[in-house]
Amino acid sequence: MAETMIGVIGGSGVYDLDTLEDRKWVTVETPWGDASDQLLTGTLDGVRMAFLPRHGRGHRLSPSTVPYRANIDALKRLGVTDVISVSACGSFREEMAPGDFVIVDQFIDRTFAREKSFFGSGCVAHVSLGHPTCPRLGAHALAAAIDAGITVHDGGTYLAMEGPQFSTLAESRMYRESWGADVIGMTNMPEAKLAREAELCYASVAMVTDYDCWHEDHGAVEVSDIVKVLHGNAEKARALVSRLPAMLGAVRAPCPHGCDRALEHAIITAPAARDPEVLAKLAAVAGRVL
Ligand SMILES: CSC[C@H]1O[C@H](OP(=O)(O)O)[C@H](O)[C@@H]1O
Ligand SMILES: Nc1ncnc2[nH]cnc12
Repeated sequence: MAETMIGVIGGSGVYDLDTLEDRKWVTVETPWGDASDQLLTGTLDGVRMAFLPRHGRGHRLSPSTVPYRANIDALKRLGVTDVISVSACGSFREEMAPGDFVIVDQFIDRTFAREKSFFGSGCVAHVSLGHPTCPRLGAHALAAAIDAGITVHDGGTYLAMEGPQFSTLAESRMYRESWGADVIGMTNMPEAKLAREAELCYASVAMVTDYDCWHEDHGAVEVSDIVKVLHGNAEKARALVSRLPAMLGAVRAPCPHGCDRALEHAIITAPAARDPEVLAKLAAVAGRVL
């Protein structure tokens, strides 16, 4: 049995986790460059935790410049086993209203200007992504949200767009009516893909801030609309996250869905053909199988 360590990636409006005990901001060096910020380490209910503000404290980084690989590598390097991502999002569903939370279980990746894999020339790997989030961790997040009195939707498809501009009306309608997306944001991809490559359980809690631009009773979304809802959402996110350590417990059974063994059959490059320099960079995320 391994020791649980929960990693929390805080999105827009979530730049600290003040409920942590023994708090310490630490710098973690990675072969993929600097993470978005220092990571806040600590414990809660006897479980080790690490918190990382995705856009950095002060929201310095745009969705396209968030160093997704460094962030996931840094979490893995600290010993994180389970990652909870909390993110602001627009809603394509009347019933998913601003202030509601959605436990995301599918993604459509429309991002195009980001590094999306730890692997490549010198060590090629293809992980499965049919079920891109961890059902065990997602179920805990759902239970924590219900316990915290949050209106929460169990399951939803998150469309990840490049941004930073919001969508056009034609795009918004297409994502909602033809593609079946439920919520939209700019950051969960490639984050979820990289978490899978790093054999981390990953669950995404999307916090609805707006109806994007499709809803006839609401104007096209503006950042000022989002900020109005962000503060309340951030408080709820802290309540949700603070309930997770007691639910997960300090002792961790292997993931029944295999997230922590995702690389078992994923690397296709023959051992003799692998580039030692590439392997050195992969030490934290893939060392278990290299
Ligand atoms: C501040 S509005 C747009 C911004 O908010 C979301 O960020 P995050 O997913 O980190 O909460 C969205 O994806 C955009 O980056
Ligand atoms: N409507 C929207 N589109 C993309 N990202 C968002 N983040 C919050 N609301 C959003």
